[in-house]
Amino acid sequence: MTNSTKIATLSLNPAIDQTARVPEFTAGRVNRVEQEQSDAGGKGVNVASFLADFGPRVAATGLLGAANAEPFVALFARKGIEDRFVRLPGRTRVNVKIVDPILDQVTDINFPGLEPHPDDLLRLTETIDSLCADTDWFVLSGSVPAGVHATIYAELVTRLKARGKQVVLDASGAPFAEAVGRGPDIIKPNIEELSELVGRPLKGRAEVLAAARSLVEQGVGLVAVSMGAAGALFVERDGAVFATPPAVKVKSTVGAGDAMVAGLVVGTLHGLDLAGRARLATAFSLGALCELGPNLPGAEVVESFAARVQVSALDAVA
Ligand SMILES: Nc1ncnc2c1ncn2[C@@H]1O[C@H](COP(=O)(O)OP(=O)(O)O)[C@@H](O)[C@H]1O
Ligand SMILES: O=P(O)(O)OC[C@H]1O[C@](O)(COP(=O)(O)O)[C@@H](O)[C@@H]1O
Repeated sequence: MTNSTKIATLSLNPAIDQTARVPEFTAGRVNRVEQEQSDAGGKGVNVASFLADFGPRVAATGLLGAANAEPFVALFARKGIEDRFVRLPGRTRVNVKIVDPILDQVTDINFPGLEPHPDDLLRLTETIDSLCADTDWFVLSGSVPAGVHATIYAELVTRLKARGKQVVLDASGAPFAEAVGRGPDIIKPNIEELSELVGRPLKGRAEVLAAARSLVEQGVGLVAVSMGAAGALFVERDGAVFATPPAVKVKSTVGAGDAMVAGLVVGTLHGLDLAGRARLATAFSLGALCELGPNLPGAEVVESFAARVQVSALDAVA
């Protein structure tokens, strides 16, 4: 990685994540919150925040409500992230994350978000074009708000690849399906998102591997399929590995996938082989699981997690 490498993350639909710790959370009854925390988040913001903890120059862009931008501005200032968000009138959505430490599960309530005006999207395109002057990588992450066409990621991947940029895509549904054939360098669906993309439930590693390989054949550089506590599968043209995480004490699973995306970018910048990238990406996820909010523990802790990740060549385990 050179010191001048710059990465921009794009969040069309950022969120303030309101985390509530509720032991034995139960739908349909009164639940009491034991502890709460509020963090600037959303997939692209999280990726920017994890990357900034690990060194490269980072810019964050996208669409942000002007009326409640303070937590984002504070995060960017604290982590040295260049703030290139286009401001919209109104408030960024607040997503609710209910963490149940007894049943060991997280319930996500994600709101639709602010609908941009076509002029806002024009300003965003101008910002992305101007970022192209000094940015090597673009990470496009998260849901697409109402009022934005489902082809937006497809158009952006094509535009950025035509300019020689590295492009990472972490999306779902129609916007993901539209863009996947445009040659992104890295994609990171979770198993549900991949099942939706291929239009059938995927059972077992062999089926996941076959689905991921078909995307590599369509021109995706690296497909990482995350499967929660079971681990993740990483496939590129020349190989496939499965990375199994050690059992850890989880504070919250929110942002684990975003950390994996950040780890894949850092691993690629460091020139790691596929097993090394799988190991580092999983270690980033483990780091995120042990913190609330989009933060990683120190490099030594991430490295100690990396040493405990089991990586196996996939032909041996499929
Ligand atoms: N409970 C857990 N214990 C250990 N590792 C986990 C756990 N949950 C997630 N991970 C790690 O984080 C990665 C990303 O998590 P996942 O939930 O699959 O992503 P997403 O948030 O995108 O759905 C997993 O592939 C795994 O390596
Ligand atoms: O854009 P979406 O798909 O609604 O997701 C937004 C949510 O995703 C998160 O970025 C977490 O993502 P992951 O748990 O998949 O890493 C939250 O911060 C945010 O509330």
